[in-house]
Amino acid sequence: MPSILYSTTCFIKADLYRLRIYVDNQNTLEESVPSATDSLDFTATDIPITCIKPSFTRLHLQSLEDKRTIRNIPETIALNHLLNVKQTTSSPRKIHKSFSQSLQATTSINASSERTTPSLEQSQDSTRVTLSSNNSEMKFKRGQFSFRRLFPSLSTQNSEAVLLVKTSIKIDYVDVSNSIRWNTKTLELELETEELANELYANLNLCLSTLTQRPRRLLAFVNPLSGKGHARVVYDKKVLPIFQQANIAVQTIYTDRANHAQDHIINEPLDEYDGLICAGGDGMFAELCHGLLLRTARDREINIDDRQVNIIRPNLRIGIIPAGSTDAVVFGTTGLNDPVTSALQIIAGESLPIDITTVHNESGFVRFMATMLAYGFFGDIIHQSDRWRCLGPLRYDLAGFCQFVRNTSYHSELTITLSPHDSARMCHTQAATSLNSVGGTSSVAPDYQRLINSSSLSLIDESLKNKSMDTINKIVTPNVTFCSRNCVLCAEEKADPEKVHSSLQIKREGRYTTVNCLNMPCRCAKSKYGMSPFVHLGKMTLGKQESMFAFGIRLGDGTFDLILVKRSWRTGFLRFLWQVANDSRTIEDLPHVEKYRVSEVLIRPINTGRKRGGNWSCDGELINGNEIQVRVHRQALNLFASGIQFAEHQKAENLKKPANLWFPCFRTKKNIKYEESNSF
Ligand SMILES: Nc1ncnc2c1ncn2[C@@H]1O[C@H](COP(=O)(O)OP(=O)(O)OP(=O)(O)O)[C@@H](O)[C@H]1O
Repeated sequence: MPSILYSTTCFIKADLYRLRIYVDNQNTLEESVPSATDSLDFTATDIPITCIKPSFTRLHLQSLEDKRTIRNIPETIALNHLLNVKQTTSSPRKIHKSFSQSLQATTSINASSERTTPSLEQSQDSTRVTLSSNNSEMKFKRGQFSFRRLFPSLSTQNSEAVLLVKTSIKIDYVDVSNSIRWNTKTLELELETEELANELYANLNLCLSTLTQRPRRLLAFVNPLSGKGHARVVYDKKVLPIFQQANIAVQTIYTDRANHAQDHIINEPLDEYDGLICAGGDGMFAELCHGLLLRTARDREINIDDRQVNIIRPNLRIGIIPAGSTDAVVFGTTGLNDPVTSALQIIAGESLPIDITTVHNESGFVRFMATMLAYGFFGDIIHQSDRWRCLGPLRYDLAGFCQFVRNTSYHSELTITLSPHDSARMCHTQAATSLNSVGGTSSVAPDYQRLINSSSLSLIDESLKNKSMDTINKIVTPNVTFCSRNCVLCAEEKADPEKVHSSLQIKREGRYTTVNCLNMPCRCAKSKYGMSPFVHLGKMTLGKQESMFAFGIRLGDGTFDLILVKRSWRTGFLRFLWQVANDSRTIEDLPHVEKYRVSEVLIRPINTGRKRGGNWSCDGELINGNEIQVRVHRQALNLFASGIQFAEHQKAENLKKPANLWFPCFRTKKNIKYEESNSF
């Protein structure tokens, strides 16, 4: 049962509404609304601050009109979606319309008009001079008000003079009716008296002051050259006004060189900020990510060159305003690359802790990786396209085509540390095999059996062999859940001690066209689901997170996906590319593709003869190394993002449209239209 903190009546576009502020004790946003009979005679009072639970407090609007007109008024607004509350004067026309049209009372207001002493005041939102009543006792009954009768001389002679009664409350809020693409909206509430308006204004501001997860001061870096060079316009015209609307102070730095943002974050004081923002693409995000993580490592005196280093999560969160050419991080964390949605998620203080991987070569630390590390095909594309910068974004398609025609593969050896979950699956698979040999029913996937035979198993938990077949069947069920908003899997994965097993190492060796480590699905306009749709980001609900950390449990997925594409004919590789572009959910079913969920991998190219090795790319940047070690760090970075609402996305029309392909010659008009819509 929701607890109602405050209740009053008001007019919205001339319709009478009951407005309630309530705490949703059941923590169910949509279903749980106050019953209509609970508090119609509720006395409005000041809300005790201790009763406000910021995450569960909502505004509820209930129409009290018999004939309900469709006004596009939201039924519920979550407190953390309120941007701003203003108390304003009602314009004479509005007052006249709303107050005269509704109820038909007949009492005259002449008596009260005599007691009123009008005075001149500066209007709150404009420079014009308005006339106000300083008599706070003055009350209007609906249908009794007549502006002309109250001030006959002023109303006719001076059309600019208005009666300043601050009975109007303007609420700017985040419209999440389309839960994928957020927007801002304004609601104007007219209250019957100035006293009631004052009270509502004070109570709403009190509620707003409890939103501690909301940032108040931000430092923003804008790369004016990002994408097609529109980042500055997008930031100045679309994003900055929203921050101003929400009373968030933003210090903006327009970068004038590469690494400007990273150097600033490492060297300048950041104590006064609640978060960092970048307007740009994945390269700008990488700068902020590196700046913040390296600074934290330096402050905590951590040796980042140590391959077994455990990085520490910085206190500040990072928000990304998408304005780049790929925007894979934003696609992976919000579901689309819309600057307004991202700005609103920053303002709402949404939190998404993500896994970050460290990349080391034989000499020490190389980079942090947030999205994808590639050896071979995709690294070669980055290498080639860097030489063709003059061709603009077309260079990626062209380099991709050339690389496809070359169909190069590289001999490599990989030492793979499987995730605890997959280690368990492997161990159980082996346990199941031994059970099968004495007459049990088989639940072993042939692929896993093949893998076991070709692997050097370093550790096998003996106790696992005693598990029942039921448990085994449950565990070997493939993990094919999208990581979405409030992902249960991310919250539970490590919390369940049953699943925290010793890690299992396996070795793979062969000729691979491409070796890819994916820390995020890497959705973008070119890939509908991303190369690895089911990789988890490390998200959990804030409430759960707090309680788990209180018990000292480190949560999150803490794994990434390793996708190996063995050497094949061009048609085989084209099939792989086609699935990456259109539907990669079953990509591991392709005969030459292997996919593992891992916590660490060591990739060692074996260069035989005079042949040159392949290129490495990490988050779109070229890196060097004779061997590369990639190791995941659970929830090492906190982003301002909500995670993807998969159910909503799947409903969305865009999902049904085919995604674009890697090569422009395969594009259809439909695909181009889909790309323009920008949602995944
Ligand atoms: N003023 C600047 N001049 C030149 N380079 C810059 C400047 N500011 C930032 N950079 C660098 O430009 C690189 C690319 O920027 P960014 O990622 O924002 O755009 P993009 O490459 O178009 O987008 P995406 O990475 O999503 O494809 C970054 O690695 C960053 O270090």
